[in-house]
Amino acid sequence: MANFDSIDASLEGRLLFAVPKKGRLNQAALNLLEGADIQFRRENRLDIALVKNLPIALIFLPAADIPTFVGEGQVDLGITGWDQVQEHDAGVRALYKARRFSGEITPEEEVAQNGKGSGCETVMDLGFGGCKLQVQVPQNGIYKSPKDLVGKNIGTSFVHLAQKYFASLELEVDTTATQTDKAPVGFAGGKLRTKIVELSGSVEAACALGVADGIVDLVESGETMKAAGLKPIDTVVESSAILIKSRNPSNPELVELIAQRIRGVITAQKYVLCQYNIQRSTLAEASKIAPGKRAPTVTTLDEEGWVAVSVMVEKKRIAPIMDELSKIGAHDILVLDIKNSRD
Ligand SMILES: Nc1ncnc2c1ncn2[C@@H]1O[C@H](COP(=O)(O)OP(=O)(O)OP(=O)(O)O)[C@@H](O)[C@H]1O
Ligand SMILES: O=P(O)(O)OC[C@H]1O[C@H](OP(=O)(O)OP(=O)(O)O)[C@H](O)[C@@H]1O
Repeated sequence: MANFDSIDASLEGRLLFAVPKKGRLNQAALNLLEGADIQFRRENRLDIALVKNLPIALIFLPAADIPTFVGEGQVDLGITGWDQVQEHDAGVRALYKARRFSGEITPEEEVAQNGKGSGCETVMDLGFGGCKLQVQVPQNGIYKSPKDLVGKNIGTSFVHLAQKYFASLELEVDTTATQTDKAPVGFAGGKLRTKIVELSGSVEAACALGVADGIVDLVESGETMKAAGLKPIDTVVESSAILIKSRNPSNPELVELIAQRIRGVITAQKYVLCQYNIQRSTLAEASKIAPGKRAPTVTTLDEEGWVAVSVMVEKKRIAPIMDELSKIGAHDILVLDIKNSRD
């Protein structure tokens, strides 16, 4: 059993950084921390790890909870999915709407609260965890468009985004009433006709098991969806992993330092270094093919009329660029991995 008093004391003065404790974002987030030289040792089963070389404590949390901790300012920084931040934001707005309907806050207070947002600020896109939150229905079923699902049962883990999505769909479909504006979305007794069924996992099974007519769930390759006999009919949110910070982090300079280091790691992962030799007369043409991030580095070779060029190239474009460089007379083309970088 952890001693919470001593944990509390050891967190004193440290920047709190939330990291997904499991799931799709966990390993890529750990790789980023390693690349940014954030050194820590996580004790077995403990969800808090003190960083050895910086005044930071890592807090391992489910990706879905990270926007709440960061948004409320208990944690300074976090890695999570954009979808989770949007879900949190929709949840916070639904809560204010409910409070307004119960008379707890005025319409002006609701607008003011919404203006503040969920409290999470995006620092940067991390370039992994790409996926789409999609509305899905049985491949050979009767539902063809999202509007066909109005008034039906929808299974999802993203209840607030699903409520928001179907609330505006109902508004569109409904020519006579604007009930969703009069009642808090998703609130007991509210007027959302579509029933959002909250599921915490294996959402794809819901249609086959008769729990739902359609689902709202994440899709990347589409294999899970296909295997469950489902097809997408709309996209609610496109997502990827992001670094978020709270509105008033405890140590803004340290936040900036971490952001810079992570940016460097991402650039290093995205680019390779391409080196080649070419005749100076062809250099301008070669620079058009591979212009680099800023400009190629050119060094004179110990051979009349020849130069050596070193240039950063996006990893995904390297093969056709090598083909083209070779075609215009580049020789000894080498491609090297970049371990780290800084702008
Ligand atoms: N198939 C996927 N491909 C890429 N990214 C995904 C995929 N599924 C989920 N993600 C991203 O990872 C985040 C966490 O999803 P994940 O399913 O790993 O959650 P989890 O914390 O393991 O929770 P759960 O127990 O609900 O699975 C999602 O919010 C999304 O941003
Ligand atoms: O389009 P695909 O590449 O098949 O990926 C989609 C699946 O990935 C996620 O689940 P995950 O496998 O993380 O597990 P979970 O169902 O427990 O959340 C998501 O909820 C889908 O089920």
